Amino acid sequence: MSAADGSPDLRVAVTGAGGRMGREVLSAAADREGVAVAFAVNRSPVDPVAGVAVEPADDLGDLLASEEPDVLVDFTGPASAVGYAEACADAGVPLVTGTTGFADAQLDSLRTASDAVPVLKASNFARGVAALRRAVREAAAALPGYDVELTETHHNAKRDAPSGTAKSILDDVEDVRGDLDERVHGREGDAPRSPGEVGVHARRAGDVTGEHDVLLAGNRETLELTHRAGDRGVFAEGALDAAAWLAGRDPGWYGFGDVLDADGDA
Ligand SMILES: NC(=O)C1=CN([C@@H]2O[C@H](COP(=O)(O)OP(=O)(O)OC[C@H]3O[C@@H](n4cnc5c(N)ncnc54)[C@H](OP(=O)(O)O)[C@@H]3O)[C@@H](O)[C@H]2O)C=CC1
Ligand SMILES: O=C(O)C1=N[C@H](C(=O)O)C[C@H](O)C1
Repeated sequence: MSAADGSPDLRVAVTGAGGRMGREVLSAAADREGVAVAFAVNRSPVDPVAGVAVEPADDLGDLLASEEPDVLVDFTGPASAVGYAEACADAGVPLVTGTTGFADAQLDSLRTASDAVPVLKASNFARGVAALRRAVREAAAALPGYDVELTETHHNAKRDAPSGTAKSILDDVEDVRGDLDERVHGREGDAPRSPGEVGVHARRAGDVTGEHDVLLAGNRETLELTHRAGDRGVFAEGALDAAAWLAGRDPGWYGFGDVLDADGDA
């Protein structure tokens, strides 16, 4: 719903506007009532996306200051996301980032930005993945001693492996199952399984949007939990939900779970 004077409820800025997710976010924003795009930037020059002119990413600081968007939505790469977070902190603009593949030091930098502005980071903005993570936690707790193996499949242009979502699920499993403390990335040669292992398998093929499968196996039974993203629109919609939730919040570190909890309360 837009304000009575016709002004949008939410003005978003978008980085990585020429990328797969940036394009999807701009398209979802164009389709969503009450949302307007304040500006969009990309590192390399690109033609307008969803009717929005795309500015050079080098101008981000100036654009944040002059356009004063309610929130910046970022799907780019780890180094750029850290730089954009610093720009947001300087300009007082909240940040939603779905970028994955951060090193620990880069995550520290994002957290530093969250001292100044609200920062919401999520490895996956699909609601089905949030449900998968809850189911995996429950299953891992209910099946002590069962072996756990995680397989993720993504398109052949994905850079980071394993996926950010896979790492989040592994964190969940290790949190619930204190006896699982060794991530084994694929196996080769003489590689007998030890009880503390979680096998992690990253497949890259074709144009697969994103699949995550968790296998829990005991001696006489298996349980398999799988999420498949149908298209990137599901991530873009979730990111815009997160942007609407984050705008106007206090500085701090937030996740997609905070947004979904808010939904549950509504
Ligand atoms: N949380 C979630 O739900 C989801 C997260 N992702 C994550 O989002 C990120 C982007 O994915 P995707 O859109 O497929 O990737 P693309 O490669 O299609 O797009 C990346 C975009 O980021 C820009 N970019 C990359 N590196 C830099 C850099 N160092 N400096 C400035 N700009 C940069 C690219 O600019 P240029 O055009 O100049 O190359 C491009 O516009 C990944 O980390 C991915 O894992 C993806 C889907 C869902
Ligand atoms: O790069 C992608 O495409 C995706 N990245 C995210 C991740 O690394 O988990 C989310 C989704 O699976 C798609």
